[in-house]
Amino acid sequence: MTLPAIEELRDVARVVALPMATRFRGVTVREALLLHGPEGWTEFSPFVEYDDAEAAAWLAAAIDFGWNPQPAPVRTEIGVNATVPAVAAADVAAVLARFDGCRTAKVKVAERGQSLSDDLARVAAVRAVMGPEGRVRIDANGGWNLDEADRAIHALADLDLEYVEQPCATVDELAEVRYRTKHLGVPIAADESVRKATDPLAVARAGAADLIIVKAQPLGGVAHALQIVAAAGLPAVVSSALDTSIGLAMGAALAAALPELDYDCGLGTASLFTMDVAAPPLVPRGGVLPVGRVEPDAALLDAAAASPDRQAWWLARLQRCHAALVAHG
Ligand SMILES: O=C(O)CCC(=O)c1ccccc1C(=O)O
Ligand SMILES: [Mg+2]
Repeated sequence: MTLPAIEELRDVARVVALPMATRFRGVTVREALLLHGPEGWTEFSPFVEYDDAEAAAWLAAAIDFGWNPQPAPVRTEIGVNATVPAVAAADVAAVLARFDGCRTAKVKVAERGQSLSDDLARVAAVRAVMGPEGRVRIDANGGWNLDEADRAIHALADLDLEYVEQPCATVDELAEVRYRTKHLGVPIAADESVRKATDPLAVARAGAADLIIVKAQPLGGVAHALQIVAAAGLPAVVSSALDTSIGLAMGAALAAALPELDYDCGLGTASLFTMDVAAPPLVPRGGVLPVGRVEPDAALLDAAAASPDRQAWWLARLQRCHAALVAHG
């Protein structure tokens, strides 16, 4: 890919700040830099604490989606899960009500400062709302050590879990948890061990997971994520990074191009925002998202515009990450 010049990127950049209905991974306002490329709108939104080396892969993905034609879709809509942040059990029903028609829910667990009883209460509340036919998966974001994961999965398995995402931080721990909990029949999914690893295939090679989570931005774009899934040889679930509707369309393009897709994807997260850049936003209806390019609404782009100092911060980050991509070819 020939990289567009930094001046070209700056000319087509818009920085937005979207308020969230519920605090999620410590975030109450999600910031993103959107770019209008020749192939359509695209998104650069690494979390603010990520360093430039990590964020550069997100920029490669953004440029790929905005400047290059994308792999052909093999499906026209994507089933998605509701995403439940680490809220109190009493607030679960209100969160789930934001997701229209989703038959799968993903629940955050192992939140710092909370206990296993908080997780049990939250997941039980989700199971109660979803009913016995609903699918319930959990995501610990690597927050448990081995014994905590072992104990928690044993305790939560009674609630009939579809899978456990990243119960522990390392590949070795994932392999050990998978071994210790195998008799429970709860599959282990790897997320951070794919998207934040120097080698995204190490977890598959180690036999440490039953499936992998793939995200288009951190993995450098749709085409690169497809290569990783093919090389891993494991079932994949496409998830968002709490993207705006523009970045979610990139995730939907990845999900649409996967040869096999047996799970609902984590692409319903626009439902966690109180405002988005597209009208209508790319939120699930009847539990699915349509596949296709999303255009922002001009008035919403203005209404969501970040403050001048945050715009300057994002444009400086864009410049540094662009320089990193130029340097690495
Ligand atoms: O997968 C989902 O349901 C939503 C996306 C999600 O959970 C997420 C969003 C932002 C950062 C990390 C994660 C994660 O999967 O760990
Ligand atoms: Mg995850």
